Amino acid sequence: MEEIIVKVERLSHRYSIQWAARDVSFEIPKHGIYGLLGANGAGKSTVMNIMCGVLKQTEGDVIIAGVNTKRDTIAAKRHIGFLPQKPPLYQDLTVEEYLTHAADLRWMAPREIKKAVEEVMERCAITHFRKRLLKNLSGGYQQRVGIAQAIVHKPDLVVFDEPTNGLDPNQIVEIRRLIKSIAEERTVILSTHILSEVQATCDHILMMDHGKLVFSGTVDEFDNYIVPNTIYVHFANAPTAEVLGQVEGVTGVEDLGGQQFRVRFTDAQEVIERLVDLSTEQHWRMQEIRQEKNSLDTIFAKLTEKGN
Ligand SMILES: Nc1ncnc2c1ncn2[C@@H]1O[C@H](COP(=O)(O)OP(=O)(O)OP(=O)(O)O)[C@@H](O)[C@H]1O
Repeated sequence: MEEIIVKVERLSHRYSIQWAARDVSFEIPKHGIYGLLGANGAGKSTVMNIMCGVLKQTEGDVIIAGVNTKRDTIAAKRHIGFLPQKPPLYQDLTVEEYLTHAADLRWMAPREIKKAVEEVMERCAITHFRKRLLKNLSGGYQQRVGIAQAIVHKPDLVVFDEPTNGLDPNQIVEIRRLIKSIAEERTVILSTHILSEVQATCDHILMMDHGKLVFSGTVDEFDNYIVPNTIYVHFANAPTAEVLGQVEGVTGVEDLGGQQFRVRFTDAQEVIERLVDLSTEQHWRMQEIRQEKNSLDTIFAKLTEKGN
């Protein structure tokens, strides 16, 4: 059986009168990158802060590596590394001083700290900046230091809240690469409101909307959540939309102009085969045919409707 690293059970949280998370339950097995996706204000940070023991939930339980965070916060925290949305960087410390301090805060044995700091600087490609004050690092390198402090104590689970927020495109690519390499050894959860971030980085998606979990599954399942129901076809010698509409199994035709059409169907494979055969027989000179996939944006919009 797959080992479970995080179990969230009926988690709810209320800030004064407003519920920011409502009855959220999910399990995360060891290994892989999980994306917690949702619009701003969906409740992602609230769930992450509770998971990482920096916020106490109103109701429900979080179990990290078998330890209930309510019963033994410190034991649970030993398994977790956390990069909050605003990394807690002490600007007047050097990279090395800061990471040593972070390792100490994470209850590492003093004799292990030096080696762990060396390893993590190497891992995050910041060794050459070890003597530099944090305030003199670029945003991308500050984020690397933020990531380094989250993994210095070698936790089983690393939680990144919006890790690429505010970075330029090159820095984003580098940080994503670093996160993926970290996920080869430990479970990573990252939150984002950017669909393409999840697509580029994660294997699994948890999607929140208005404090509720509205989807949990693989990226492929997410992508195929709404069954694709259109075919795109392009001819060099196209028939009319009316003629295409007569083809058996076709339930609707949209003329896209330039001899291109979007075709609705009952059975995709049958209709594609019929259109290919007819194109040859009738000399329609098919240039391209493909089943259209829903864009992640469409799925996002649909799921959000469903969650309301
Ligand atoms: N400390 C707080 N006090 C009161 N309300 C809060 C507090 N923190 C968050 N909220 C509210 O709870 C809801 C969920 O916020 P949360 O920060 O968890 O969402 P999020 O999905 O992480 O969004 P973002 O990406 O903008 O951080 C929002 O409506 C937010 O305004």
